[in-house]
Amino acid sequence: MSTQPQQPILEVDRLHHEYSAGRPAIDSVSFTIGSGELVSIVGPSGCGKTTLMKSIAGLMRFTSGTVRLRGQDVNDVPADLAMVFQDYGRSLFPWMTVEANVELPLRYLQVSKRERKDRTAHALAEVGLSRDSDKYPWQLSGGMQQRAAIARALAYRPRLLLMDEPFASVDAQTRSDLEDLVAAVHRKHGTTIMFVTHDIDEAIYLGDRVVVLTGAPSRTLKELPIDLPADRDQIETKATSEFIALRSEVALLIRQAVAESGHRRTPQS
Ligand SMILES: Nc1ncnc2c1ncn2[C@@H]1O[C@H](COP(=O)(O)OP(=O)(O)OP(=O)(O)O)[C@@H](O)[C@H]1O
Repeated sequence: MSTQPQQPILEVDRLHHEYSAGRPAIDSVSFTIGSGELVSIVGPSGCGKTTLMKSIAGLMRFTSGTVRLRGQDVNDVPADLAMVFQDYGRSLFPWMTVEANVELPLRYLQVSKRERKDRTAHALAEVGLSRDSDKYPWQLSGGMQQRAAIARALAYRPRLLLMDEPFASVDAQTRSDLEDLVAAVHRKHGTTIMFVTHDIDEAIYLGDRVVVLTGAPSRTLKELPIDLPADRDQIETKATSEFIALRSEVALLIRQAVAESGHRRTPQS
């Protein structure tokens, strides 16, 4: 696994945002994501992770600093970016089948109907939903809806996939399964992923690197390379001394960040 990005897809430089003048939500956040990397972003509650995500996705204009995707300043929603949100209940259209939901963004690309169908079928197979393609989102469990949202992102083949606490609303077993799905997709396709999470174990388990943010207004506190073998296992990897040491290091950094910012709420560890 890479420790330093060779060829940045995403460059965030001294990003600063104030929703109201003089009250920054983000102080100064800088990091890069190299091609094919999965970078986890972790920090205390309310530190500005969603603001950061929206700034990168071109969904809001930040106060100062730069965000570059493949060398281009982000001023609008980039075409080659996909997002998976926590709120799966609102990310799929309830009146469309799973297949139609997955295929929808492909209609905005210059690809033939046949390729749209092929990409959709492959993506659904990859997330284990081939047999549910004609169901509606409300006929699926939360975990299955999140699989459908991941399939939609996969079929689109984005240069950068942004995942904003995607598994925060599903049960523990489903969460583990979905984490392994993301890890498998990342390994197989080399998809570049920015993964925002409150969960320290999840950040380390999935990440090639972990970027730790301070409490609000956030700054980049530290970047940690995750030198664990690429093939990871929920039980065995988390029992290794390397994983346990990383978990302690990140937890201590978060505690330091919370203490510095005076925040009371802490992420799960
Ligand atoms: N639209 C808004 N208008 C004003 N203030 C906002 C707005 N959105 C967020 N904030 C403030 O900016 C700060 C950062 O919020 P943000 O949602 O980005 O943090 P977060 O790290 O994603 O939070 P959480 O961990 O609770 O999900 C918070 O103090 C929040 O109250």
